[in-house]
Amino acid sequence: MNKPKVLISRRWPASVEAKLQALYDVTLNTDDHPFSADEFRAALQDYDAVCPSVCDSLPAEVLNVANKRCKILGNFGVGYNHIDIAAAKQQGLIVTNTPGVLTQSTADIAMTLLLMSARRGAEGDRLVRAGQWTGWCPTHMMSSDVTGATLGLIGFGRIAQAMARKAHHGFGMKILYLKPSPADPAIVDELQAERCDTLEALLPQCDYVSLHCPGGNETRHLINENTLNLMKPSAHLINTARGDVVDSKALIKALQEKRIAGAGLDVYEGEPNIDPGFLTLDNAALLPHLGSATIATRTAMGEKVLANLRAYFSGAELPDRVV
Ligand SMILES: O=CC(=O)O
Repeated sequence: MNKPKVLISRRWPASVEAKLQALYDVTLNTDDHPFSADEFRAALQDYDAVCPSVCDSLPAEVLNVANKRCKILGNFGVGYNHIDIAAAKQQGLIVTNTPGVLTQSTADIAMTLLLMSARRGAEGDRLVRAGQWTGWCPTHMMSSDVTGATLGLIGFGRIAQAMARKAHHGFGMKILYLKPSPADPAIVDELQAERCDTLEALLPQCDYVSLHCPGGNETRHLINENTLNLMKPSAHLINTARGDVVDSKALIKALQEKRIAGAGLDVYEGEPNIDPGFLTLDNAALLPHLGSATIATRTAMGEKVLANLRAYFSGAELPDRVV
């Protein structure tokens, strides 16, 4: 019997690509270029499984292609707001994702950005590289304390809870969270975490606000001019969730006018095309969507996609089925 035809849209860690190649008739994107809509349409007609990444865009007009061979989209990533899930369902396409394995590495990046923003890490690095450091001085680059400060988490899923543990146990931070329903009493008790019902209740209390909600229509521009105005002028905003949760123009203006103290960002509206307004801000620490980018995590993400493909092609239950 012919092996199933599988396409992966970007390069994956070599060890996972090799495992895929041993099992399936795999096509690699050898030069690792971002696929166009037409390349995805052709892939859906030619392959049994297509494996996109979080950087790809799969709206209804791509998924609704005629003469589809593809039955499963094995997404490399936990977030799936780049795939029109309703259209996928309507087209009978299965979608899987990679939850769990990137929790710690993404929470580590959120904590990294919190520390960089609080302690002016990116700004200090730029100053040293520019040859502008004139020596230690009692009032040079004074910044904000992290230890003992209050951290507000928007969303309280796996990644937010991992960050809350690091912040509370490692840095003695007080934890507030916003979530429609109360969290598991065990974690609330462990972290002495307090739930807020609304952004209006949470934002004015926080020294640091970290975003951990999914992207998409429901959370688009949740952080906007009005909600930014509820934050303390000394507060910092951290985003490792999705760029469109924040209105970029409003955030740039708030940072320019020092209505908040700083921001640490890993994700951007329209990334990788970052609003140029961010690039001139000293009070923004900017990373290129590195949340899950450790060797071990990216390998584990590939293994997760592989586990879902194996389950699908052997008729077993899918471990990480989204739809
Ligand atoms: O952003 C990365 C992911 O959703 O896995």
